[in-house]
Amino acid sequence: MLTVSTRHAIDPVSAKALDTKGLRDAFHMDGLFAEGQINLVYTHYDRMIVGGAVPGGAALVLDHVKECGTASILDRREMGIVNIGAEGTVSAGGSDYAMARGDVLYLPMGAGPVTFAGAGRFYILSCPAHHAYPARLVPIGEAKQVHLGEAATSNKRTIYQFIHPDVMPACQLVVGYTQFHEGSVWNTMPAHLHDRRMEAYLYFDLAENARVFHFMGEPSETRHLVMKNEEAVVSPPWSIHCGAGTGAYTFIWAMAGDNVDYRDVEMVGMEDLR
Ligand SMILES: O=C(O)C(=O)C[C@H](O)C(=O)CO
Ligand SMILES: [Zn+2]
Repeated sequence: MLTVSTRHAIDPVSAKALDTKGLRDAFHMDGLFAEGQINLVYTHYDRMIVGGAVPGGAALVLDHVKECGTASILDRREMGIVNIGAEGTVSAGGSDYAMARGDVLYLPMGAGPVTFAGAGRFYILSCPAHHAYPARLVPIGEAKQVHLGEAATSNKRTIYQFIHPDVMPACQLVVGYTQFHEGSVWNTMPAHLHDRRMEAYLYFDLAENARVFHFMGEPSETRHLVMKNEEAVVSPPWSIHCGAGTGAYTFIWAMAGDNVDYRDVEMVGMEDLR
């Protein structure tokens, strides 16, 4: 079964006035991963689609999505898929890709219907594309690593860049995930902004009772959302996006927009956060 919901783009003036439910309705995404279902959220932030596919006992096929206005979802889009579950297979464009936990798959524009099978829990990201680059399965050993933070500031972490210009070409999709060293809980702190790209975070590997307090908003108007395991949040281009966990977690970040330069960010000074 396929479900698709829509998130419209919210401006910073409107966002200031939202209460907890309003913020969650606008930015928070849950229920993406349900056995036997493909659940997508079509956002109007650079038209990024965020979703999940959990085939369980029977293969699931992702093909026509009315919101995209094309016969098949990848007719004018590219896609990144991250397996956060056990071994599974994704098939597209006449090829089968066996995906272990943590593997990332890039599928280009024109790859056709996408089939999900096996015990995988597949996180899906898709944005408009203008060129068909080669499909590629990227295991963690082929990702580029960036080491950031310190144990003393509880933010020592390794950023793994998969769909990234230093690893492989893509049109506008940039995808990777961030793992923490023991005891570090803060992601993306010091915080940053990137007006030329939206971003979406999926928090996973959380224990049942653990939560991530995710911070968003303009630096002078921050708000928080409390996130459980396998919940996602969309970050508008005007918003910071960072968080602290009450326990261990991993998060997948994905961006789309005007450029693919990961370093094209504006750092936010601690003195500017409110
Ligand atoms: O922990 C971090 O710092 C990140 O992973 C940052 C994200 O990758 C990001 O926000 C990229 O713009
Ligand atoms: Zn960012």
